[in-house]
Amino acid sequence: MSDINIRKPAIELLNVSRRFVSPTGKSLTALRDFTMFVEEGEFVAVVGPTGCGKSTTLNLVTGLARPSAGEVRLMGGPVDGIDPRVGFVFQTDALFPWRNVIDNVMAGPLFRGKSRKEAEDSAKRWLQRVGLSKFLHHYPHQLSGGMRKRVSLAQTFINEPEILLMDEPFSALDVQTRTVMHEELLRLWAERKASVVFVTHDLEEAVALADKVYVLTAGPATVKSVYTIDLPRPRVVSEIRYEPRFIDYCKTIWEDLRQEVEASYRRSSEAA
Ligand SMILES: Nc1ncnc2c1ncn2[C@@H]1O[C@H](COP(=O)(O)OP(=O)(O)OP(=O)(O)O)[C@@H](O)[C@H]1O
Repeated sequence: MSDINIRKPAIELLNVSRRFVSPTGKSLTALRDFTMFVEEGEFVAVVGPTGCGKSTTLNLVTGLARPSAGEVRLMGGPVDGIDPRVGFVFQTDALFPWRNVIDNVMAGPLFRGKSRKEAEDSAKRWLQRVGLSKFLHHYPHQLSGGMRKRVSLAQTFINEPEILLMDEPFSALDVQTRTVMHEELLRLWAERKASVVFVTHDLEEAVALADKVYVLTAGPATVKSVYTIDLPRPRVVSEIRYEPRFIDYCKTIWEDLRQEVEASYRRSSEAA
């Protein structure tokens, strides 16, 4: 029997709950009985109403937070602190403002014990791939938002993460730059196929990028539904949005998501 279709789970959240104690001493449940599987090489997007618990989910995978109940597993083993196989890209970039572009990108490999020469060569290669060869000696404040995001991608991909966690990485960019970054991300991802969890408020972004879209309920977040996005790859993000099947996916998932967004809005209005 061929094992080609049997992919191992890279990330497993099994019946996870996460509770916090609020500043006023009240207990708040952010995640409840939350189960999610991300297969090796799979691109999963997570959408849900604001404040429902999306970032909390990522924090559990990073090991920065521990579940109050349930289990989180990476590549078949329990999460035990920060894992070097995991890379991140967040909304705000994690560039050192006092270091130039190449030094920012070299920082990861140097930290992981590579020689200066190896780190520099590798950083140059990655910066070339993201189209920034002419900006090696610029400082972050001398770059546009899109260029800084490219540096962030190079800074993350240079470490060849097996698992890539992205929390609204492109939400601060203008629409055109976002589309360019989507294509850039899919191109880089297709080369090594890290297992990705991509959190976003933008349903079209989720459908354009992902193999599966998880819709979360209004907080406490649990999985409401999972959609498999059966659109061919490679995808041209700037064109895919005009395809009928893409539009159908967006309409169907939005119907599902809208109920949760409305529930979340009602609750916050009642609380106000
Ligand atoms: N460290 C913490 N202490 C107390 N409460 C927290 C903490 N972190 C998150 N929360 C609460 O948990 C809930 C979920 O937060 P989380 O940031 O995961 O939501 P989100 O879906 O990522 O939000 P957004 O869509 O606005 O980015 C919120 O009510 C938040 O206030």
